[in-house]
Amino acid sequence: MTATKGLEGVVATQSSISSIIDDQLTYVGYKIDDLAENSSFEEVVYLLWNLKLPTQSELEAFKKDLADHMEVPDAVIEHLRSYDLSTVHPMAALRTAVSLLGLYDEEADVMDEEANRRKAIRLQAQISSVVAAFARIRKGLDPVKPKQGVSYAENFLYMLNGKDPEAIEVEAINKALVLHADHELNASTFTARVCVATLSDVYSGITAAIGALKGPLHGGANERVMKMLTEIGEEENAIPYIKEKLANKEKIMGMGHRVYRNGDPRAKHLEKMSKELTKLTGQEKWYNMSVKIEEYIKENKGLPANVDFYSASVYHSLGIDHDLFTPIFAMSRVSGWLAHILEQYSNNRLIRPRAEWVGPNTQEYVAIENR
Ligand SMILES: CC(=O)SCCNC(=O)CCNC(=O)[C@H](O)C(C)(C)COP(=O)(O)OP(=O)(O)OC[C@H]1O[C@@H](n2cnc3c(N)ncnc32)[C@H](O)[C@@H]1OP(=O)(O)O
Ligand SMILES: O=C([O-])CC(=O)C(=O)O
Repeated sequence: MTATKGLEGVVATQSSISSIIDDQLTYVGYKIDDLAENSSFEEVVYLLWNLKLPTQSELEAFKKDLADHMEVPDAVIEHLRSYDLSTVHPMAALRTAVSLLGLYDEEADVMDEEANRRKAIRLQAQISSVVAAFARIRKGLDPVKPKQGVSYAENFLYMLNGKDPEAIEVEAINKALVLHADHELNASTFTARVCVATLSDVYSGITAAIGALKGPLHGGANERVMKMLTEIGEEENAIPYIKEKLANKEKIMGMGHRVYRNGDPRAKHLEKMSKELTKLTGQEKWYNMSVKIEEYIKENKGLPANVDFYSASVYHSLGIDHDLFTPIFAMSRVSGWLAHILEQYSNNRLIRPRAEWVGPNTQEYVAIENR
């Protein structure tokens, strides 16, 4: 038995949800470019969970179902208030709050498909309310209740800022949510599948997945991209900063990808949005700096920008706190996790690979007094 480090190239499951073939990403066979240009996030969630695009009436019913389930139990909000708000990272708060939501869901351990789909709706609906509520509570503000009759993206911004967002802001968040929704067998999705393949419940699977997404090699990279841009400060410092990082063998956040070799097809949509939004808000330097870094890394390391790279300057120009970038990723990716969880349950087998033994050969036990 020989191990493949990081399971690179290992095909661990069959799936009909999303695919990456020759650097092209599709959701259920639909090109990400078409979905990014034309779809609402709700349409994409419906697609991932039903493996077909909704009709107008199906979409309306689905949107209403989501909107009807956005309110979070008071006990969960009270719990958020009890954290040490000066130090708790919103991803840790979200991971804990999702686990807690399971305690208040009477169907948490009911394992039939219909119950799991109802839980999927509740989780998808409530996760944006939790992110927005935590963001407000830590600023000393009260959470804002969701609105009826608006999109998921608009509702999130409304709950976050307590006022109606501009159309361009809603468009940006909607597109970001569409682009982040699913991505084949990435680390957090794999985590969710491994968890529920033991026939554990949906809340456990999503809690585990949030933990995996939090890391800087995965979803946590978007926050670090903005940290890097902030440290760089001005355009002319970008290349010297990057050269120094590379000389110290440090990784450049938002660059590189395990699967894409010639580029992440999601990055160009975020790049375009970053250009537009930073111009609109008079913050072009973040975009210009990002372009310089991307070009330098491509030329010198042959590495492409990934989805996390330009999402940083997009969210920053919307005035969003940097540590909320990864929770926003989670708000979108929960749709993919839930799709994969439903798929795993529908054709389950315990996921249990093997390890290549590289420890010492069999050893003679020595009594403790003789060691
Ligand atoms: C939504 C997402 O999860 S997208 C990914 C988000 N993560 C990041 O942006 C973090 C930065 N990027 C990385 O760490 C990596 O590119 C990963 C983890 C995304 C994928 O990497 P892997 O396929 O595992 O490649 P690995 O980390 O083994 O690196 C291979 C080589 O490329 C280099 N490399 C890879 N990414 C980077 C980077 N961002 N900056 C500098 N060098 C890099 C490594 O140093 C290594 O070089 P070496 O062979 O000389 O030691
Ligand atoms: O697929 C991966 O390894 C990481 C990624 O881009 C994602 O999860 O969106």
